[in-house]
Amino acid sequence: MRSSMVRSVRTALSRGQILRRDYSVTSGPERKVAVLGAAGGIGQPLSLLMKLNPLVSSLSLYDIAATPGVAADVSHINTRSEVKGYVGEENLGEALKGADVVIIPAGVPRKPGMTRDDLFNINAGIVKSLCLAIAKYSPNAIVNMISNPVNSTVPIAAEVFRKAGTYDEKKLFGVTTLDVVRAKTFYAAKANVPVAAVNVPVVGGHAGITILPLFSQATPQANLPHDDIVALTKRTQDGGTEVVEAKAGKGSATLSMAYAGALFADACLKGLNGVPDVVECSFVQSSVTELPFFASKVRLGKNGVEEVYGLGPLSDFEKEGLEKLKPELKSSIEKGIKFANQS
Ligand SMILES: NC(=O)c1ccc[n+]([C@@H]2O[C@H](COP(=O)([O-])OP(=O)(O)OC[C@H]3O[C@@H](n4cnc5c(N)ncnc54)[C@H](O)[C@@H]3O)[C@@H](O)[C@H]2O)c1
Ligand SMILES: O=C(O)C[C@H](O)C(=O)O
Repeated sequence: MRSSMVRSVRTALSRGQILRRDYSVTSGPERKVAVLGAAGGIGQPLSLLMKLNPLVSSLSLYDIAATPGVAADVSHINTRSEVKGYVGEENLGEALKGADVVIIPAGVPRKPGMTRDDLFNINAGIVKSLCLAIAKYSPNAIVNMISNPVNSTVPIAAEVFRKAGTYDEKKLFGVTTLDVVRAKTFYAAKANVPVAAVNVPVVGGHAGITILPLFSQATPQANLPHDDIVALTKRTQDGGTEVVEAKAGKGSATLSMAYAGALFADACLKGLNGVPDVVECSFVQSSVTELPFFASKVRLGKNGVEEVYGLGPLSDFEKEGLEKLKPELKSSIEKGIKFANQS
């Protein structure tokens, strides 16, 4: 039986019949995902990765320019989702209608020497206008905010939604998955453990010292010397800057971010579809600390956030990091709230 199967596969191969791999199409309910900023450095590979995701049935790609080309290109991939491209503000409503998940990588990236907060003046306005449209056209969607500075853009989104009467704190997420991706990679290399087996929670926010990896909770636990933990923490906090400097004026992380954004959106879709025990770190409305928004582990479900987990036991070094990050994170959150309310 087995040998005849092997024979028929060999025959098919020799005839050149097995040339393609079909992605799964038996993948759950209809789900529409919209990517806003889909023609950008993150937007394009993220659109590709969402096209490969069998949980997506409809993929809506929006940008202020160049989306028809990106959509035409991605749409030729033989996977489940139907792809539509939308360009220009007059088509934003159509792009958003019926979306279950909206991912926002729209906005300018850093150049060497800039902080994420230096992007505020341009990106705050972009995020605000996109969130006004989300409130109008897809008020029930889960929103994944990638645009920087995340520590401020998430509070801006919350205020815009609050003012529009559509705010659901369970459905707004700052995407901090790239910090977790980096912490796992750097830890695995230093601890000499298989990266696929590694888990590291990263809490706080998404800028410099507000990024706090909790290596004391990393698994598998390697009991690394304190100096190594200090160096790993700094590298994780400066991971974005490492890429910005290496790209030397040509933007910031796009490929690793697309991977991280696709992972997080996939987790949101799994949660919506009722898959149990989907847990990711994300910057959400929180009562874990005295700050109104904070990144920590959250359990995702049919309503978005089902549970925000506490920080767990921290090392003295992490406790110190936590106290140090609070003033900066507080002021970035307040800056976002103030912007949304005064403009
Ligand atoms: N959260 C994270 O971990 C993380 C990681 C990397 C980058 N980022 C941030 O993501 C953002 C995008 O980075 P990028 O490298 O893709 O930049 P990019 O310049 O390559 O692409 C941005 C895209 O946004 C589009 N855009 C601008 N205004 C828009 C609007 N009003 N509506 C829709 N689209 C609009 C542009 O046309 C462009 O295609 C930056 O703010 C960057 O700092 C966040
Ligand atoms: O560093 C940046 O400006 C982009 C992003 O926030 C990152 O962490 O790579």
